[in-house]
Amino acid sequence: MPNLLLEVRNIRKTYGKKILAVDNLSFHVMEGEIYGLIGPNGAGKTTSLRIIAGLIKPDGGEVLIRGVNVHESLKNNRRMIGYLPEEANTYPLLTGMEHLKIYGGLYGASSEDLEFGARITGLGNRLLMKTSEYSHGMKRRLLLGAVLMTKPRLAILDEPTSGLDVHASVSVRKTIRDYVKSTGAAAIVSSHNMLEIEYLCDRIGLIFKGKIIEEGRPRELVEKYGVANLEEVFTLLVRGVES
Ligand SMILES: Nc1ncnc2c1ncn2[C@@H]1O[C@H](COP(=O)(O)OP(=O)(O)OP(=O)(O)O)[C@@H](O)[C@H]1O
Repeated sequence: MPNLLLEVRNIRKTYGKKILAVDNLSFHVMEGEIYGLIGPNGAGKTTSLRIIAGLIKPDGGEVLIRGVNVHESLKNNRRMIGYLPEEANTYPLLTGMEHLKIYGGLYGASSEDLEFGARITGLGNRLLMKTSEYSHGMKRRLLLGAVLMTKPRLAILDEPTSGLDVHASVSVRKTIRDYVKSTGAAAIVSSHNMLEIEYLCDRIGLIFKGKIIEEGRPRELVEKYGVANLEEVFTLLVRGVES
């Protein structure tokens, strides 16, 4: 039986007086599971992920990793969480390998961890090039390798395939899946590309206006609503919420 890793309980976040970005959002993730947080632009995905990563405090609710509150134990987070922000970039004058070494140094990575990180970037000798010469897809793979290198129990990946072509997206999805299934860790992946997430995630939460409006296994949701894919599930549900 897999163990419960993450519990998100009724988190809420308002920006200023008017923007309710996250509205009483709750879900859980088991070890060995890939959970997809899917929704349109502005639905509250990034804000939720930043709260779960311990980077911003919610106005209400709590986030527990193995029962420990992430906003009360930053040291624990460092050991447990790897976070890939949507907007992450690289230092152009450093090589890919130098990035891995610096990031690994911050997390006390061993030489085996570095080798693991280098391997999962899939960049081979191109790790010796300065990242100013990298394509967007190469940078994204490098950053993903850096995040997974220290083998976090929970990898929080905000739009990991954003801006990537089909070939690069397939490869990143495989890296995420292989990582989770080989280590027994868990991942939360956000995206507004529902078709892609349908293939990657074990379970998904559909987020709209800061709330999870439906949750389940992709195939089961598609069957439950009698439609062809998750995009159609989402369209049906949003129509219901707005009418
Ligand atoms: N720092 C901030 N200050 C004020 N408002 C913010 C801030 N960050 C996000 N918001 C607002 O909060 C809401 C949720 O934004 P968030 O970035 O969490 O959504 P998202 O689902 O990740 O969107 P996208 O798919 O476009 O990245 C939006 O209305 C956004 O404008």
